[in-house]
Amino acid sequence: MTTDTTTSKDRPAATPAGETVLDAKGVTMRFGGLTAVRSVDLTVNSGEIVGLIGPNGAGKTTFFNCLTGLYIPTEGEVRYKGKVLPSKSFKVTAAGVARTFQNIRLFANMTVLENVLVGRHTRTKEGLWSALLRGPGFHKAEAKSKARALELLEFVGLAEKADHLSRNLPYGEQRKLEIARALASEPGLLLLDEPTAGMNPQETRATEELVFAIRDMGIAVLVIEHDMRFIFNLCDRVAVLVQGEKLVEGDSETVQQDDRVIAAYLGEPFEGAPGSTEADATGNEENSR
Ligand SMILES: Nc1ncnc2c1ncn2[C@@H]1O[C@H](COP(=O)(O)OP(=O)(O)OP(=O)(O)O)[C@@H](O)[C@H]1O
Repeated sequence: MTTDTTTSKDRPAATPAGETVLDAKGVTMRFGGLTAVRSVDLTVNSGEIVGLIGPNGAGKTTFFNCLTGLYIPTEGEVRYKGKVLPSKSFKVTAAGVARTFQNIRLFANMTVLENVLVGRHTRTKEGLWSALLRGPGFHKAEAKSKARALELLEFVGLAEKADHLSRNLPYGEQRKLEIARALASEPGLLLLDEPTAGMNPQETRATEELVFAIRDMGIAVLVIEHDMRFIFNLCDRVAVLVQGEKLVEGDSETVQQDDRVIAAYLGEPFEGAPGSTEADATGNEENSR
């Protein structure tokens, strides 16, 4: 992996340090009677790596889907660099927010390089006629995209496998390829959904280094992960979701020392647990009958 951070005029300028990149306010997502995410506020600032953790079913992926236009939140607002994000995922990507998925979504029968080139489509300006006529503008743009895609493959350590079919890559490398494809859209914010799922400890450590290098390129990162060592090593700030609500937010030390977080993971009751008021209310109602 290299940490080449060469800039190009096509890439968005890095956001000034400390500026709010993502600002989610009061995000709520209901599916019928189920509230998967309840009034969650979260910010990510430039230069930050923020972790989103929580037990299974806590609403982490649903929250990601609300941030990236896959779901339109029932309530709340999501801003990227001050502007409300559009409600279509390709427009969110074009605005500067890229993501990877919990279940890898590569084009299995395309090469590694082609997969990254697909990720560049929001950044190529060549129109339909140019592509059909294959004029000089098209060839120039194509060469530029290819050069950038190869640069990104070098960055994630897959340059030598550019011509391999993506389906033939080992699992850990497929996850890296997903990251390279997301980076190809030149985001200012990268959302990673369980980037180390299925990786061995060595691959997980390498992914940690990769995420640090992405942050050093000027891209803010929001990451969902169940591997706590990975999260606490990596993140400047960690938010904990429990039953769709944000229970705690703070630096790694604060979160690790919070007994409520441990109780939530163990499924043990604790005072003020999300959903407990409703449970109490139901219980009281029953008791009063
Ligand atoms: N499209 C949907 N329709 C109905 N319910 C959904 C939908 N998507 C998610 N849910 C429900 O919302 C809740 C939160 O799910 P979500 O996948 O966001 O949790 P998570 O924290 O990402 O879990 P995990 O760590 O297991 O991936 C769960 O109860 C889930 O069953």
